Amino acid sequence: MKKKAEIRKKMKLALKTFDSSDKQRQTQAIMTQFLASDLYQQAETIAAFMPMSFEFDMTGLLADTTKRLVIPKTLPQRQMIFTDYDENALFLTPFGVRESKSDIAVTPDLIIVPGLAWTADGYRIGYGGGYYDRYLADFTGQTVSFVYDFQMLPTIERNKFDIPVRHIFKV
Ligand SMILES: Nc1nc2c(c(=O)[nH]1)N(C=O)[C@@H](CNc1ccc(C(=O)N[C@@H](CCC(=O)O)C(=O)O)cc1)CN2
Ligand SMILES: Nc1ncnc2c1ncn2[C@@H]1O[C@H](COP(=O)(O)OP(=O)(O)OP(=O)(O)O)[C@@H](O)[C@H]1O
Repeated sequence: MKKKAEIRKKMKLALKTFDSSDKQRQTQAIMTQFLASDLYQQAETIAAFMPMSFEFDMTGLLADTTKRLVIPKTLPQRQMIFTDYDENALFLTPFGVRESKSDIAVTPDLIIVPGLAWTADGYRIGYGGGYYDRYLADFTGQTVSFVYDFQMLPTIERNKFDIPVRHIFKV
């Protein structure tokens, strides 16, 4: 089993060099599946994330006026809240992701969880901040991840804080 740091490095490179037409094809197939799912249809408030250039791009979802969309906002001590998405009230964090100016925490009923690699049972390697694992520790709603084919791994090293995502969308 490869060490987490090694997998992070390898997956970031794979994402940055992912063929753009294949990326577009997989992104569209996954978004179509998600939009047709009961999970999406039953959710009223959805937590998306503002992607870095190489991450899964779900910004199409942010234009969805039938749902309340919220995005992550990082706080000290590696805490995170979700705040309403307002394209006119964003700022760029030092780590290169846009966050809301608002500090009002909103609890979503479905969270789209970012990451670099996953197993079929939903275990995940993220960027190493532990933000999502901390948040998910007391979250009782639905969780999903959107995963490109090469991001699926047979096994992932686990620690006691790791919380698997409940549903994986992939091609
Ligand atoms: N688009 C997007 N937004 C997201 C996440 C994500 O994965 N993707 N997050 C998912 O968690 C949270 C932010 N995660 C972060 C993870 C690491 C670092 C960071 O500062 N990393 C340092 C190195 C690590 C360290 O200092 O220990 C760095 O990059 O220099 C910042 C934010 C919330 N927003
Ligand atoms: N619920 C928690 N309480 C305290 N510490 C936690 C919790 N969840 C994660 N951590 C700590 O956060 C650090 C990063 O965790 P891990 O390596 O699992 O990150 P990750 O899953 O890649 O990141 P993320 O959740 O941000 O996507 C580890 O030191 C871990 O022990």
